[in-house]
Formats: sequence, C-alpha cells, structure tokens
Amino acid sequence: MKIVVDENIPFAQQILSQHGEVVAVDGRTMQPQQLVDVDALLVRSVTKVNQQLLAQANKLKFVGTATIGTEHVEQNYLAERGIAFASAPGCNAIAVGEYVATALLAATEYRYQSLVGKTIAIVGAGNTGSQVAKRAAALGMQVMLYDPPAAEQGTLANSVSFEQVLDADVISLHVPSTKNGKHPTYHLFNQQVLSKLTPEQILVNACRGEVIDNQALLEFAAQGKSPLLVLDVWEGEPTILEPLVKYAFIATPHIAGYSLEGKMRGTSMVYQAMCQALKIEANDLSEQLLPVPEFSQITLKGELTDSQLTKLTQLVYNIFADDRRFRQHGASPSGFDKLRKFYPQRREFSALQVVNQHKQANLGALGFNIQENK
Ligand SMILES: NC(=O)C1=CN([C@@H]2O[C@H](COP(=O)(O)OP(=O)(O)OC[C@H]3O[C@@H](n4cnc5c(N)ncnc54)[C@H](O)[C@@H]3O)[C@@H](O)[C@H]2O)C=CC1
Ligand SMILES: O=C(O)C(=O)[C@H](O)COP(=O)(O)O
Repeated sequence: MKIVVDENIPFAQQILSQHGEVVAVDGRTMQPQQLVDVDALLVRSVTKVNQQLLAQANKLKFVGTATIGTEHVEQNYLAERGIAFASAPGCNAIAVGEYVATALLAATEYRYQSLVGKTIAIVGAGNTGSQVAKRAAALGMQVMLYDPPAAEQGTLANSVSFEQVLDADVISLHVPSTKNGKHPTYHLFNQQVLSKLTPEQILVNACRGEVIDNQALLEFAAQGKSPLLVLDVWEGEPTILEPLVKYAFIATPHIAGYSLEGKMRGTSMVYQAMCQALKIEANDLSEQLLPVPEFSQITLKGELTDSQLTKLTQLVYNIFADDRRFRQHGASPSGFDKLRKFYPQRREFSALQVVNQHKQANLGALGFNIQENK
C-alpha cells in the first residue's frame, strides 16, 4: 500500500509505515503526479483536494484531513469517485479554547481590566466555540452564543441576536468558512458590521480569515476605530494583508489549534478512519508517541490574582512568543508557512499538574490538571 501524507502531519511516518510505503510531501505544492498509484492521501488545510489534484490518482480509495475545517476538500467530487473521506472534528478545539483564554487574559491585563462580568459573544457554538465558552465562563464572563444554524436544528436552546453579538465586550469567531447556504460566513464581519464596533471591544478571529473583510478592518484600524484585535487567521493565507498585522494586539500565523495533543488527535482520527475505510486493522501508536512535557507540576500556595492566572496560562502557552515570531518573520508568504512548519512543541494546559492548596474551581475548567492538596 502507498500512502501520501502532508509532511506537517506529526507522527504520520511512525504510525502509517506499519501498513506500507509512506511518502511525505509539501502540502501547499502537492502535484497530481505525486498521487499516481497511491491508495490513501492524508492532508492538512493547505492542500486543495479537487478534480485537478486527483486527475492522476488512479488507485485512491481514501482521503483524510487531519483538521477540523474541510472547505479545502471537494467532498462531492470524492463521493462521485467513490473515494472515502474523513476529517477530524474537534481534534484541536481545546487548543483553540486555550489560545482564546490566554489571549483574553493578556488583553485585559494590557488594559488594566478584569474579565469578570464582561460579556463575550461566541459566533459559532460548535466544538471550538464551546471550548471557548467553557473557559470564558470559568473566567467569570457572561457567555452569549450566536449560532442560527444550530438554533434552527434544535441543538442550541438560546441563540442571541446578531445585534446582541455586536454589543458584547468580546466577540470571538468560531464558524466554518462558507459562501453558500442560508447562513454564509464569508465577510460576515463586513464594512457595515465593523462600523458598529468600538475600540473598547475585543474582536478575536481564530476560525478562518475570510470571515472578516480584512481590507475593511484595516481601514477602521488605521483610523483607530477598530476593537482590540486578536487575529490568528487572515484572508488569503499565506499571502496576507501585511499592514493589518501592526494594528493587532495579538497576531499569529494560524496556529490557534497547534497544540501537540491537538495535532496528535487529528492524526489519530484520520488514521482510524483510513483503517476502517481500507478494512485494515488499526494499531494507533499516537498516544505513545506524545513526548513527556518539559514541565510537569506546579504548587500553588495561595489564591491566584488575575495577573498570576495570566502568567500561569502563559507558562504553558507563551502566546507572546508566537506573536513576536510572527511580527519578525511571519508576514511574508514564505515566512507564514515556515513558522507553521517549524512551530515549537506546544502542550495543552492539561500537561501541567497544578497542586492546588486553595480550591480554585476555575483552574480545572480552564483545562489544567488539578491535584487537590488535602
Ligand atoms: N485557527 C485554527 O487553528 C483553527 C481554526 N478552525 C476553524 O474553526 C471553524 C470552527 O471549528 P469548530 O467549532 O470545531 O466547528 P464546528 O463544526 O464544531 O462548529 C461550527 C459552528 O458554527 C456554526 N455556524 C455555521 N454558520 C454560522 C453562521 N453564519 N453564524 C453563526 N454560526 C454558524 C455551525 O452551526 C456550528 O455549530 C472550523 O471550520 C475551522 O475553519 C478550527 C480549528 C483550528
Ligand atoms: O483544524 C483546522 O481546521 C485548522 O485550522 C488547523 O489547525 C489548521 O492547520 P493546518 O492544517 O493548516 O496545518
């Protein structure tokens, strides 16, 4: 069996080579001739899987994307060809939740404010939005969910109105990128919507760049009229609107979901799906391949202040290091992809065991691994 994988799928070589030849290729520049006689293809979000790419894929039986987003894969075309498909729903949702929580704590410290009692509107109440909601609630925020598709399907009891979203202290975007259907998200935050926001608000985009009209955002930001911006995703990646970077409080190269655990779950989920589709027995080594974290335990002797909580999150995930690297090296197309390819090992909060002498309920809800000290 021959399997082609994006070279940025961690652990793929070790896990898949049990089943045949594994060829790792650059996902951004993958070519049709690389798929001749290939049985399975595993990609990430940067590979457009369409008729053109699969023109010479004469043996292909399975395509998997080790990501949550699926808009880069023409699923109808795969179905027409009888090629099985799987994605990895929710695989890196915890990482996105931790990214947003860390960013919000940093932002409010910068503004000498507290998050307690502030409102957050979460646009898209799926896997990533729910992880953000849980952490925002743990930080004392009032959470509002905006998800008309879920409300119509009856899976969400209370979806607030779009006007309520625009009034929230924090707006955090967690929708897929869609241009069609009843609730398209392309430029959901367009010039008209952005004109209603104020510099006192915080706007987070950790879903897809094109959900915000970046050119319109730049114009408001350049006039000092935009909210405080936390931008992980950009229109046109990897060729982004570079002048926007300097106006963001936090700017990162689409790495919100890049925890090692999140990537590992993505690999594991598509591996399992591949084995099922190709009717082979799975031997998932991913958990075993996860390295021991550099840190392991911290003992808290007193109640944490807001500032100490901010530091605790940054001890595990140094969001400012990501931001710094991006501003220094990442805004050009090659810089953007390079930072993503050579992203340092980032662990989830659960990798840190917190020995907690003063019960602080929110630490567990934030994702830390709590050990009560009796
Ligand atoms: N920055 C990063 O590293 C990452 C970005 N993502 C992006 O985030 C997106 C969301 O991920 P998940 O939450 O896991 O997906 P999900 O599918 O679990 O949830 C998405 C939610 O958005 C809702 N939605 C769709 N259109 C909407 C609209 N017009 N207004 C409000 N809500 C709408 C859906 O009903 C659904 O509940 C992914 O599609 C992906 O593009 C995901 C993971 C990592
Ligand atoms: O899972 C998703 O959806 C994401 O946005 C991924 O975190 C993107 O990572 P790459 O596939 O672009 O490496």
